[in-house]
Amino acid sequence: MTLPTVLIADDDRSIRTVLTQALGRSGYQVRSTGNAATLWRWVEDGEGDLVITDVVMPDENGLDLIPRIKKVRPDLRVVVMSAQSTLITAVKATQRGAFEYLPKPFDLRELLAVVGRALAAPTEPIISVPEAADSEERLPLIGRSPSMQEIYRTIARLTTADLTVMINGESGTGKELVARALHDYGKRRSGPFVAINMAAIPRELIESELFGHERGAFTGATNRSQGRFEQANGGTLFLDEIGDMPPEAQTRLLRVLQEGEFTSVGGRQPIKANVRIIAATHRDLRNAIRQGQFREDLFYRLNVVPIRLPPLRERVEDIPLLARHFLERAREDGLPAKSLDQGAIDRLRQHSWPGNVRELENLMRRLAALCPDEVITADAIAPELSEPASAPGQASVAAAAGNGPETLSSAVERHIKDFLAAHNDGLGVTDVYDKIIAEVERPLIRLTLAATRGNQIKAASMLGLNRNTLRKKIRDLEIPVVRGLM
Ligand SMILES: Nc1ncnc2c1ncn2[C@@H]1O[C@H](COP(=O)(O)OP(=O)(O)OP(=O)(O)O)[C@@H](O)[C@H]1O
Repeated sequence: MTLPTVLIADDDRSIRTVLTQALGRSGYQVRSTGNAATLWRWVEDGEGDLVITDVVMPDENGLDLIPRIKKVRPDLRVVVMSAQSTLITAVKATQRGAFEYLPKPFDLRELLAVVGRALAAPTEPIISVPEAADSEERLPLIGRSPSMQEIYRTIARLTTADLTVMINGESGTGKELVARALHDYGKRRSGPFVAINMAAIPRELIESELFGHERGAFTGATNRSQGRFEQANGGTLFLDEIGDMPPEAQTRLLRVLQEGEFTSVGGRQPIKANVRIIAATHRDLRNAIRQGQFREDLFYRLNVVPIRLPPLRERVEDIPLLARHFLERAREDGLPAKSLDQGAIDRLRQHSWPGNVRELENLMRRLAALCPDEVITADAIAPELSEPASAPGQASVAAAAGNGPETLSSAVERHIKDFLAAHNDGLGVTDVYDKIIAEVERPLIRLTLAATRGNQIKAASMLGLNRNTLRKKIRDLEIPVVRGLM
């Protein structure tokens, strides 16, 4: 029996050696080359059962080779590896017909698993996907951490499938940006992208916003109005903060997903729904289901492809790249050019980033506008990021127990313990999570509003929250808003 032969093209000799050894040990025959021309010759001569190619090679870009390979040998699988590791590389590799894309550095076990799958998978007709016209333009998503790489690969895989996606992540992690990338690189990119934030719309208006209403459907409905479902026809509907959707709207949405059509509020005529749904939330929806706040059947309809966007503190390696990117953006917008020294970068990496990428973006803009020096240092950043636990020289509250300064987390811990002790029979309370979060959120928002003298735009920016999200929280937590008097 002849063993499958793997053709490797990479101009880095050490990579060729490592791959040749690993594949050889696993029983494959291997041929390797440092340039694209030799690889092409082998392919034309009918050699090899699988190709593993790098992107940047001295004579030709590996990505440009894929369509040519697919033309002469449609069944030959191509695995692309790249150190560039951007969303665009992942998307291009997939659109041009690569079987898999592996950002460098990768784990050899992962590579072997991909090779095994590539050789075992039944051959399918090639689906050639027209490439997005703007793929040479600016990168939509910044970050090279392993968790972002995984997200790029998922987005790339989804360029050929119109599946429903559920994005979960804290506020400011880039959920909307991912939703847009899914649309912009997906099959429906020539259609509209329509976003609606459930947290920003009064509950009683959500159904009419989504599905439209007929004239006279309710008091104030003086004209027929199109809903977002109709506006997104042929494109993508982004349902942001889906966890805040009221129960009746959830039921209606579920019906649309099941039946593929909907009726407007007050209407009778069913309208065909031709939209791809991407939903997002910062909430733990499984918890919301347990508490009876979210329909389980709707969750499973939406959670076809789950994408979890990690908070920034879980991918600190992306911080320098993101920070520089935002300074560059600020410069493009006419603010003075600034750079960060190593101390500043280290300081940024230490921060816990409750507001995630949005918070980092706002900080960089603020520094670009206000920092008097061209090189931003740790000292310039420290006052902007003062955290009670780590900032030296800050007044700390004496701990109630008397041993050491009290930090925010020890105060919260004490409070939670007291709360649980008071309810330790486990009866009568079912919303400890929401209650405790509200206890922290209420003073946080009230004091930030006080610090900005009631300016909600500034407060939202400081908190790293969406303005509409802040407004909703103010309403839900019943925080008094008195401009300039707080
Ligand atoms: N990976 C990234 N690369 C570049 N910019 C990013 C990235 N992630 C987020 N941003 C920027 O951070 C800001 C917040 O992103 P976005 O609005 O997508 O977050 P979100 O998770 O939808 O937030 P919210 O839940 O508060 O609406 C935006 O200005 C976005 O451009």
